[in-house]
Amino acid sequence: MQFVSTRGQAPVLGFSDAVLAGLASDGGLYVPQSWPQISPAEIAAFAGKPYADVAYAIISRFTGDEIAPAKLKAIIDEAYAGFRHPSVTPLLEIEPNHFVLELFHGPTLAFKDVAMQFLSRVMDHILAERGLKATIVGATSGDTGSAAIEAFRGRDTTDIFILHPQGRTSPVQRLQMTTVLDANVHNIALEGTFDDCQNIVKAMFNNHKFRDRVRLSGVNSINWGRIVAQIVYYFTAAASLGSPHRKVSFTVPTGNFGDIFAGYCAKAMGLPIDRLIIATNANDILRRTMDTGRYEMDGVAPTISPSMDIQISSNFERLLFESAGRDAGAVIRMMDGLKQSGGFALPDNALAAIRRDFAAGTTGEAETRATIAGTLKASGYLLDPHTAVGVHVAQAYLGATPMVTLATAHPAKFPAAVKDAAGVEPALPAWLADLHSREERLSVLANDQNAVEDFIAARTRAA
Ligand SMILES: Cc1ncc(COP(=O)(O)O)c(C=O)c1O
Ligand SMILES: N[C@@H](CCOP(=O)(O)O)C(=O)O
Repeated sequence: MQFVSTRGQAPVLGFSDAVLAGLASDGGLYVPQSWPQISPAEIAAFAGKPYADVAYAIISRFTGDEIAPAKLKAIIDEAYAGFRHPSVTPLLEIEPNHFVLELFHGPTLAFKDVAMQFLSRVMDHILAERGLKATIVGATSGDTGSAAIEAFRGRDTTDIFILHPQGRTSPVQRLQMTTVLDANVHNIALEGTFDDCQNIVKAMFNNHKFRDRVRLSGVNSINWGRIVAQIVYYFTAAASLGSPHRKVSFTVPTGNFGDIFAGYCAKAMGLPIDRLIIATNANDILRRTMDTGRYEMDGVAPTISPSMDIQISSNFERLLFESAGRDAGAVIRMMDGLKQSGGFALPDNALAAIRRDFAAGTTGEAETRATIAGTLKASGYLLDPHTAVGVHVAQAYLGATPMVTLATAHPAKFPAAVKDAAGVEPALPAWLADLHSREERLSVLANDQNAVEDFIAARTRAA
């Protein structure tokens, strides 16, 4: 299996090189050259299978012969052995024909663990085989950072540098990152927004001299190694609800578009998904794009679902590439428009294709609170604010087709917002119970690429 860049000017790479590259050298994102197909019989057989077995069936389609089957199997088994639910990502009905897919049973209580537990092990394997060390960078609005730090802590092959927007994560999210004191972990609190963090990460990738000097690699969903692991739970959920004989729809609380793009990949691989519904919070650039056909930045406001406070939605570029008929030139023009004037118009063919597969809705702050309170009252189920954004949007689309809303975080990551909404303060699990009394370590840096590069260059072991 080979991977091509959405901007068409970077080398075509195999799985291992695409994973180590993170972002393509032309600034684009890697996607598979073609979509492997999973047959209806195979999808039907996924029902009731252990999660790790389904993960192997999906992920091995992308690794080809680059990772020996027994090694890949061992990596996947180990990645999911630590999840605290036997199904790894259980499905629960919260109202007739509306299910939540709980993706938060990993070590840091968010869906990012599902991919990060795999990615850290696969990267470690590739680097160790090549006798290399790498510098991992990531931008986080809270959850990617904690999941990545947990997954990469203590590894000899990597140093990890995570940029979070100072003061814009929940306290639990921050502490999950800053109280990890392993020597290879470095937390940077950036004086800026998540988009500023992500811009600096991408700019460092585009500074080829720096990129090569520190052997830069990424853990955001710009890295194909993240997306591939997120495709799996669409298959397990749909199979357990009767796919391929029954279509299923998914609603996904969306920010950087990685999670919902994984659903698009599952559909491209043969999973009969009816609709993919983009759920946004008040930072609703994606919903507006679906309505108007123009992607137009207009600032980010802090919300009670902070992990989705994003306006430059990285993986939307992958969808633009697919929906514009894999026209890399069209993607370059759109991305230039975004850089130069903060917006761009989607070509008609791309917009029509996107509207065929996707719908979108927005949940405002008051509606998010009301959904947390209302769901608790009606079904006894406590939602986190991000999942609540999804549940509220999904409710407008309920019908005969089963609807699955992705539950992307545990409510205990956002105790203040949940208590304010529903009067209940969710407790952290035992292994995080003393989180608030642990020692913190972080460095505050200006929103300045040079300052971040100097910080990294002085600390990485990969240079
Ligand atoms: C809890 C939570 N929900 C939803 C999202 C949005 O996911 P994505 O960025 O893949 O669209 C994020 C982070 O991105 C998150 O941390
Ligand atoms: N919400 C995310 C933002 C980064 O998303 P990613 O999926 O591209 O890593 C976070 O929690 O940091």
